[in-house]
Amino acid sequence: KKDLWALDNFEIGRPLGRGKFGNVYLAREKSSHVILALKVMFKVELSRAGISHQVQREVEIQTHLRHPNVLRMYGYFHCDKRVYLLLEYARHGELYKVLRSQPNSRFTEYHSANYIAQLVSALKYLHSKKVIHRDLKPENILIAANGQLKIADFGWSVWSPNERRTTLCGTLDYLPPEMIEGCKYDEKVDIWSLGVLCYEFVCGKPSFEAAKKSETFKRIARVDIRFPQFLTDEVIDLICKLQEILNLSNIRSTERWPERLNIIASAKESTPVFLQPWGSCI
Ligand SMILES: CC[C@@H](NC(=O)c1cc2[nH]nc(NC(=O)c3ccc(N4CCN(C)CC4)cc3)c2s1)c1ccccc1
Repeated sequence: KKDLWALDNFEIGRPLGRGKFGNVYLAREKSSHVILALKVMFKVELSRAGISHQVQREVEIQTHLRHPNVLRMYGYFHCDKRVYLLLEYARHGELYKVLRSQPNSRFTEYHSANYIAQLVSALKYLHSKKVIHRDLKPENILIAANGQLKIADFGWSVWSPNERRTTLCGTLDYLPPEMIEGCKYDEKVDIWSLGVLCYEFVCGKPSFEAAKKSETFKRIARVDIRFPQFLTDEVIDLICKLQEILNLSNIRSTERWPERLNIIASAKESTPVFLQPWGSCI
């Protein structure tokens, strides 16, 4: 395990992804020929946006995580202008592009069940380490060999419990009420996002999508979720249970937590939730 890496240890390939604060390139380590992804960020942009502490936390968290559905970070190095993160290469790219390329931009329930099960496994691991991802969305999930999902981009992750200090940017779609209302929250925010992801896998759009941010905000706060008729009762039941976890604020106690995860694991056998005529869950 080498501690001090430098740019000339690597041959840089094509750009893999472009983000607000940096780009990711295909790279190969010269002596071992290991293929990886090199994420390059400019220090001045990070400090200008006041997120240098987030990158330090991203490195601190992700370098210590070891799980088949969490993208590995092998290490990092920096020079005067840039920070470089050495990341695992996921050869099938970004989940959201595969999702959008499906007919009606959605997966079958069978396909979705496999993906959700992998994400549950990753979240159980992260939460056992008291890590909250906080930014779970299709853009942050990659697909590696043999259809293995990898949760990536821990730039917004924190140690649980936590109170958000940095202003939110990007889509609100996947955030639970307590995060958009800016109060205390814990790892259950990731389970809320998982519910939105599950909805998006089987419906082709996130649960609370609206034309304007203010509309999305209202729909999230009211948990104003509606289900298309083509969904089975089982997947509706699972999504409702993923969203209700954060709604019944009385279950702050963590001992209910393992039971909740069992619900997710056994969603198939559960009794279908009784739907209101307009299709939302009670
Ligand atoms: C998750 C977002 C984050 N990304 C990473 O950290 C990323 C880490 C990481 N490891 N491997 C990746 N692989 C790819 O990005 C990739 C993309 C397309 C591919 N294909 C195109 C379609 N073709 C049919 C198959 C091959 C294959 C691999 C990425 S992205 C990020 C953050 C900031 C700035 C840019 C990117």
